[in-house]
Amino acid sequence: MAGQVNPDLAKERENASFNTQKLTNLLYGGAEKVRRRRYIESLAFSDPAYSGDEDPVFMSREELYSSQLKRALTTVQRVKELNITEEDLSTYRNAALSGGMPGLALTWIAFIPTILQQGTEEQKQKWLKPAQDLSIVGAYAQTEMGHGTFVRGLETTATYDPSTQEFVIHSPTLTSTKWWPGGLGKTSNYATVMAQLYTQGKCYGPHNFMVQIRSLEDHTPCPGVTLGDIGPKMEGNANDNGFARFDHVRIPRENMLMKFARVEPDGTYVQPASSKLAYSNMVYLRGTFVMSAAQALASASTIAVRYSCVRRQSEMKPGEPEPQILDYQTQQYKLFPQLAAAYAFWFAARFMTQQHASITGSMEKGDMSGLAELHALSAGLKSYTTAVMSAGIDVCRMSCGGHGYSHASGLPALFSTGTSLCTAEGENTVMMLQTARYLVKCFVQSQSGKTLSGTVAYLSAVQPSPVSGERNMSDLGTQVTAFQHRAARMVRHAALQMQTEMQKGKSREDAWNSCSVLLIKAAQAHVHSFVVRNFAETVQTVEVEESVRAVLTSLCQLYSLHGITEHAGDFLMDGYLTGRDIDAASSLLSAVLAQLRPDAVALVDAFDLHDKMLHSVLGRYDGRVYEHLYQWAQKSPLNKTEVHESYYKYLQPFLKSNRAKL
Ligand SMILES: CCCCCCCCCCCCCCCCCCCCCC(=O)SCCNC(=O)CCNC(=O)[C@H](O)C(C)(C)COP(=O)(O)OP(=O)(O)OC[C@H]1O[C@@H](n2cnc3c(N)ncnc32)[C@H](O)[C@@H]1OP(=O)(O)O
Ligand SMILES: Cc1cc2nc3c(=O)[nH]c(=O)nc-3n(C[C@H](O)[C@H](O)[C@H](O)COP(=O)(O)OP(=O)(O)OC[C@H]3O[C@@H](n4cnc5c(N)ncnc54)[C@H](O)[C@@H]3O)c2cc1C
Repeated sequence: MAGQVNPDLAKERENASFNTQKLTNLLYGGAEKVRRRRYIESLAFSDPAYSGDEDPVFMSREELYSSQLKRALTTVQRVKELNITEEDLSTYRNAALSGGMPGLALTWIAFIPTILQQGTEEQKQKWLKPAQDLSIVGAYAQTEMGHGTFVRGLETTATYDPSTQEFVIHSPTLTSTKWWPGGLGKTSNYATVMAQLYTQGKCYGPHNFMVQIRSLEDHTPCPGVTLGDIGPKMEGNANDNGFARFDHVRIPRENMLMKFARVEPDGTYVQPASSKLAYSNMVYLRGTFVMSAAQALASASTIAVRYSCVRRQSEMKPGEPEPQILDYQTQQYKLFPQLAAAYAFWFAARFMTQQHASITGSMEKGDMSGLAELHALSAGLKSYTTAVMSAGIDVCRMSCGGHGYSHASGLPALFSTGTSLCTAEGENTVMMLQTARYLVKCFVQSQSGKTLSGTVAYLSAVQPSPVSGERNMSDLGTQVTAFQHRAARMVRHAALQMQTEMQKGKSREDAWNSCSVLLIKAAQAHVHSFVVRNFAETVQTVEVEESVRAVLTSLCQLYSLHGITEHAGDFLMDGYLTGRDIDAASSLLSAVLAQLRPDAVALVDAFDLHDKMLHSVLGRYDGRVYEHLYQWAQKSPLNKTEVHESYYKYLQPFLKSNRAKL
């Protein structure tokens, strides 16, 4: 019946052990913030300018590009009309553009942050306002056809000419063609271009330059610039990821982003405090991916958990009604770890944001001591959370059976969008190796007696020797220590293995490569341990009602026990945990699955993701899946006519000629 909530879902909500709203308040930083967020979202959801477009999955690439561009421009207009503040901006934009990210959005995601991170005060004055008002539209053009990961290997050159006080931007080879930047293909008229800086005959490595690429009058490419779209991708096809080639394009000296490094009018190069400051915008963006990973996994678990309460299948006990599929323990084992990881990553993202603000604050004052840790933490967390998210969304998809494979579920698009975060902004393996590099360095320092601090402090505190005796595996403190022990042992093992390889005569680089699988695993264990510890500390210290703390504690237990049982070998390796401990962890895990079962729907509801953000027939808040599945299928372009034109073109003549032969 219209308007009613599916009775199974309604019952789940009635039976929850805690107040969903209180948990939502905790996630979003307070009741007022939740109210504000909902209000801002409602402005977009109720705006007729954003409704009316058909479902993006039924659109062609060109329709998708145009419709999302139109939407994005509408948001700019509405932001002014509605006086949307800086604080509410991303909430409003996400709600208005939830059907897919247009190329224009890279101005907000990457172009403006690069000006902010890399520009001098003067440069910010010059470009920020036009970029914010969209009188210029920008891309972040770093990756080339031949190099993405290895930034030092980029081939585009920026050669300083002191006679005119200009840089000459040039693409010397085919592989130096800028390839991938979002919004570069058709939308942008400016780009920050990463290029090898040459001055006074010397190369100083990659630096950022502001380059106008299209006419502000008619949008045609500027002289010497060749531009285009790189073609359709797995997802994100509203975005015109593009290519660019530069043929000796001249830009003023002032267009080098000079917050850190500088080139004087006579061509003298002035060193930055660290050459890696040219990468600060990447560090910032990676940090933001942790929250994107949490939100994507929250969306997938919301869809799959709600659907698993609506869906009834098979027979558990002969003669009894078919059970909700969430009552199968195996279904809980698939979904609850994804749900728990979404919470864990949400809290990790919060930590990341605070760390970024605090360390960059110190760096502004000239203290560069936190730079290495910030880089290692953001690279590792980005890599770990996006990898778990990508795999987790697919688990959620498969847990929805056949309907999960349909675009109606929203899960295929969520997966193919989410998985791009494993590659973009630093490929995950490479990022994890950066974290490993930092960990090995810290390990060596701790060996020589240095006390470590921050997220690696435990490396010097944890004893490598096995601890004997019975453990209470349900204790969060015990679990956290076990994770730290595992990480410390693996870091130590990888570092010592490297030393052994070098003692056998290998160069440091060869030893690194031959140990890189160990190194990756050690770095993953480190990040995993950090996420568990941060989750445990959050649930133990946060000010919240006891019923909410209780359910979060179970969720944290689940996240950590799941990690221990899935990686049992790592914990058993040196006898730190025993077979009995692992058995105890497995039994506890089964008990926690059952304990969380009645709260599963309330836990996903607490993410407070509106149906218009989820884009999922299966994940609807009202659970009225079947009638909407039927309605959704009616929109398939193949259903526009009763008999498709291909019948007359191909099938009818074929059938006729076949029949004639009979
Ligand atoms: C609300 C709910 C909703 C529902 C939710 C639904 C949600 C849906 C979810 C989906 C949301 C959709 C959103 C889509 C957004 C897409 C946007 C896409 C944007 C993508 C943009 C891009 O994709 S843009 C290109 C990025 N491209 C890279 O990212 C290159 C990586 N490559 C490097 O980054 C360097 O190449 C690499 C490797 C470091 C080596 O750099 P290198 O060779 O220079 O350095 P070395 O390795 O030699 O290291 C030498 C020493 O430098 C140290 N060091 C290195 N880096 C450092 C640094 N940054 N800071 C400090 N230190 C650093 C290192 O630690 C060493 O330190 P030491 O010597 O002390 O050990
Ligand atoms: C959706 C999307 C949006 C993007 N948007 C932008 C953008 O706006 N601007 C922009 O400039 N770029 C953008 N990119 C490009 C992106 O940043 C790069 O694709 C990414 O940095 C990876 O580089 P690559 O493609 O060269 O991969 P490669 O480095 O060629 O990686 C291929 C494989 O080689 C391995 N590998 C490479 N180096 C090492 C190593 N040192 N050790 C071990 N293994 C290694 C990797 O792990 C990987 O398995 C985007 C990409 C995507 C997918």
